[in-house]
Amino acid sequence: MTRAHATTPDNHAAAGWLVEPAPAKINLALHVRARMADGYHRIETIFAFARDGDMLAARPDADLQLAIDGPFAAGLDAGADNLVLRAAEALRAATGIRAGAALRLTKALPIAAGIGGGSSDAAAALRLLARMWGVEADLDAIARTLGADVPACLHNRAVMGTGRGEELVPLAGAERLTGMPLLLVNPGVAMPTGPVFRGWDGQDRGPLTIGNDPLAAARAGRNDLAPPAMALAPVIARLVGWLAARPGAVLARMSGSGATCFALFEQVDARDAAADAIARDWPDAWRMATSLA
Ligand SMILES: C[C@@](CO)(OP(=O)(O)O)[C@H](O)COP(=O)(O)OP(=O)(O)OC[C@H]1O[C@@H](n2ccc(N)nc2=O)[C@H](O)[C@@H]1O
Ligand SMILES: Nc1ncnc2c1ncn2[C@@H]1O[C@H](COP(=O)(O)OP(=O)(O)O)[C@@H](O)[C@H]1O
Repeated sequence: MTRAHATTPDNHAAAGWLVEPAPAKINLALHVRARMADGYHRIETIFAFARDGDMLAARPDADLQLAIDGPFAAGLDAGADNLVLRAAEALRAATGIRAGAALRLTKALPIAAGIGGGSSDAAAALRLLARMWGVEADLDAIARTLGADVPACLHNRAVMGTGRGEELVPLAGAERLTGMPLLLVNPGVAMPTGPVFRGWDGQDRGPLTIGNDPLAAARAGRNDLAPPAMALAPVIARLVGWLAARPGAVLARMSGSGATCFALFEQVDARDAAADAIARDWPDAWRMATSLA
């Protein structure tokens, strides 16, 4: 896997494009409570967002079309199934607008990686096109039709998710997370979400208890998708153990359905030392040194 490149809006903005960030999503904790009749799972999760991720740019055009560049462009089709185009079509259907757009996605996040790249791209498309086309719509309602974590990605701020993840509950003390140094590491295994949920053992290990300190709540919590993901890819367990042993790490865990793992730090220097050590100890891993939004 290639390493992350910094994506800046400047090159697109200079050419007259509107730009919208699509940051990485992290599940600081994720409790699976039950399997529902439709096959989906009832979860309780703390969503948080990084300051970096993909970048979406748009300008008016007669047609609706997507081009993809960036380090992970090769792994992704730009056809009608792409979540960016699905979001655009959903917004057109909801509003009746027939406007087009030329869209350019700079894909900096690995795909099927537990950090919601596709969901965040879809949310960015809704925000960006509603702005560019000047249409009013219930973006939350549209987001729900695109994926369980697209509503959280629409707001881009730490929040609690319940239900399938799409019922959002304000997170007391969320602002205390802002600016925390964050390191994301993906060992290079694609992890499709459905099979990981299907590997959950069906045992409810209890609720995610939130007070007014989200970091403390996350540390006391779990990611119930980690055991099934680790069964599919044992490298994840080694990576979490490695991250937890970094000096200054206050929380190390897998995000979402994996395989990306994260570590949170109190200090930037400790994060940067861990990022340097990744290059030494995990030379083939993708990494992103960033902070919480
Ligand atoms: C696990 C999480 C945690 O944030 O993230 P990722 O690992 O995908 O980033 C999300 O719940 C993923 O949300 P999202 O990626 O939008 O899921 P969807 O497209 O709606 O569903 C993909 C598949 O995951 C399973 N799924 C998803 C959500 C849920 N609450 N229960 C499920 O069982 C279903 O098998 C579904 O077919
Ligand atoms: N713009 C997009 N970015 C990433 N994946 C996308 C996109 N559009 C559609 N997909 C599909 O959605 C699936 C999940 O992608 P992604 O959001 O990266 O996973 P995760 O939520 O686990 O990080 C992938 O299998 C991919 O083929």
